[in-house]
Amino acid sequence: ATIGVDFMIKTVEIKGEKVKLQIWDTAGQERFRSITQSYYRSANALILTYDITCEDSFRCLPEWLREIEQYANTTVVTILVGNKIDLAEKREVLRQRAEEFADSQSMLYLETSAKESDNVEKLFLDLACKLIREAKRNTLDNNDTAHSMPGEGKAISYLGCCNTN
Ligand SMILES: Nc1nc2c(ncn2[C@@H]2O[C@H](COP(=O)(O)OP(=O)(O)OP(=O)(O)O)[C@@H](O)[C@H]2O)c(=O)[nH]1
Repeated sequence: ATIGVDFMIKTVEIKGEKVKLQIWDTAGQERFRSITQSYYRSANALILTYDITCEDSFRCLPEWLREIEQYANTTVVTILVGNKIDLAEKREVLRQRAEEFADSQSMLYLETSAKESDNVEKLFLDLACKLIREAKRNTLDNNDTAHSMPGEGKAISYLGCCNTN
């Protein structure tokens, strides 16, 4: 189990542009909550991961979304990830149900297997692609609006260049 917060760097390349992602893996356990909450504010993106073989982990998502709403930046990009697809025979949460939930909360959705590295690269590519697009859009918007701060009050849209599924 993660103790507090773990850090790692991953670099991906999108259309010739290198994107360096600094990934903060925050502990899920309640006893670390006061530490992990302080990391939300400066995050550009959040990967919210549940276990497709565990209904309880899916039911906890609204609680995590409340945390995000309370502590994260309003412009944060959020991806919901259903992990452990290598254990398909033990699946408890149907993909469609998770997709509908993600959609209702304006989150991207992806299913992965960390064990078999299935869709993990795609997850980081989709995320980087989305972040580049948001950053470019904010730059353009800010050129138009002299007094706005970078990233301030910008709605997140999931339509556009990145095919996420
Ligand atoms: N079969 C399978 N097991 C996995 C997969 N990903 C993680 N696990 C296992 O699930 C368990 C929990 O994984 P963790 O990475 O510790 O989960 P976590 O939610 O990050 O836990 P915290 O760090 O405490 O927040 C471990 O036994 C992992 O080996 C996966 O894709 N497939």
